[in-house]
Amino acid sequence: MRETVRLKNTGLRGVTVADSAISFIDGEKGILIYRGYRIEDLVAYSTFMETSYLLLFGTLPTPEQLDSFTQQVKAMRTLPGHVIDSMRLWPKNARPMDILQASVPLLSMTKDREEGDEPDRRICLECSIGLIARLPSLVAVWHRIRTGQPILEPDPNLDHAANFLWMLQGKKPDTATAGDLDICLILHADHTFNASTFAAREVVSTRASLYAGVSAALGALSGNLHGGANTKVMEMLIKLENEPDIEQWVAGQLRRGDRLMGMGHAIYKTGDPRVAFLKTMGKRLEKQTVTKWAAISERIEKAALALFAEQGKTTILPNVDFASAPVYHLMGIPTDLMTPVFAISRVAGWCAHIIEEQFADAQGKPALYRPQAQYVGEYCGPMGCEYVPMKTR
Ligand SMILES: CC(=O)SCCNC(=O)CCNC(=O)[C@H](O)C(C)(C)COP(=O)(O)OP(=O)(O)OC[C@H]1O[C@@H](n2cnc3c(N)ncnc32)[C@H](O)[C@@H]1OP(=O)(O)O
Ligand SMILES: O=C([O-])CC(=O)C(=O)O
Repeated sequence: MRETVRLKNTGLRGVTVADSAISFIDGEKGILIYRGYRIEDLVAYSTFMETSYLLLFGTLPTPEQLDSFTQQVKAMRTLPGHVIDSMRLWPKNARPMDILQASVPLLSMTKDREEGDEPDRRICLECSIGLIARLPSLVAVWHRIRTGQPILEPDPNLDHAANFLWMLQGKKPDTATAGDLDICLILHADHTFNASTFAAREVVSTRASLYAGVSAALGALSGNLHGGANTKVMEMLIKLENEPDIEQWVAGQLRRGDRLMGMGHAIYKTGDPRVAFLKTMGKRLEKQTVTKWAAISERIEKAALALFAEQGKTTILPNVDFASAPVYHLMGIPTDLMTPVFAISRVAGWCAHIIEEQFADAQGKPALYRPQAQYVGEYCGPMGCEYVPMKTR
């Protein structure tokens, strides 16, 4: 008789697994800090290039350091030929996050990869700069290939966000749109030990390469409970565009036990500080069109919060993915590229965490992550199953 055991998984909630000097979240007060700087100040005064430097190097750059960093990123935007050749062979309907995850290891097959068995901090930093430069190119080039459009060369006169939109859309964006995307990139750049960052750190703790870590992080980010939620939010908004009874739809979704995408957060319990920036941005962008996404989002949010409150779940509130999806849509970013755009930003945080993990102690050696599981023997008790030969089963 098979015994059925209910498997528990705490998702490591509340467990501190390492020290980190990269970011800080107060989930009760809704505070997010990168390297000591509040996200509000970074949005107001910084750029994604400067924020990436801050995350990687730990301090704000001098003008000369920022200029040199920006020039290095610009110089590395072009993709190696073998990556583009490979992409041309891949199925055009592949999921963009799979394409990204498959492409990152291909970037390590060039001279900028880490050499030797032991990681070298200088080389890891160079590789990180290369990944920050090339992730946007991977997304844009893949989109051009899959839609049968010519691949566009990066434009050294354009800043990071503007160049991405140019390579993706073949049209130079206006300053305001490029600036808004740059702010989105700042807002998504790091978030302590979220699932994808933890995946990256876990992988490199085995002394696997930075590319292996980023590739793993991309896999983790693609999931609907994590970065994949922004794509699902946009699909929901489009589905509800002509739905007269949005409140009824939301109620049905929750009654069936389905999760409402873009709602809830593992850490923020009183609100996600990034949401207000994105909502304001979305409303501003929408003024140029016929306003609808903000209104639909508000109805979904209002209906959901009322129903969550009835269940006593007052901590389930809109998260960054709820608010970013309409913003990206209004920028002309295809729905299935919304999670890749998240990755273009988060790669800065991943690389900072990977480097922190790789050089975790004075010897520069990471502690291998190796947690334990409670063995519960799902089918026949924890021990003592009798092996039955195949022909007698
Ligand atoms: C960039 C990011 O990764 S932000 C998160 C993006 N993900 C999403 O938007 C997906 C939807 N949200 C969720 O699935 C969750 O809120 C998570 C995974 C993000 C965080 O969840 P946690 O706070 O750790 O809570 P957990 O998953 O344990 O859920 C607690 C309870 O709230 C419910 N709940 C949480 N979020 C939602 C939601 N969005 N819709 C419906 N119910 C929800 C759960 O079903 C659970 O109910 P139960 O106790 O009756 O079983
Ligand atoms: O921190 C998390 O759990 C999810 C995440 O990456 C984010 O909100 O940016």
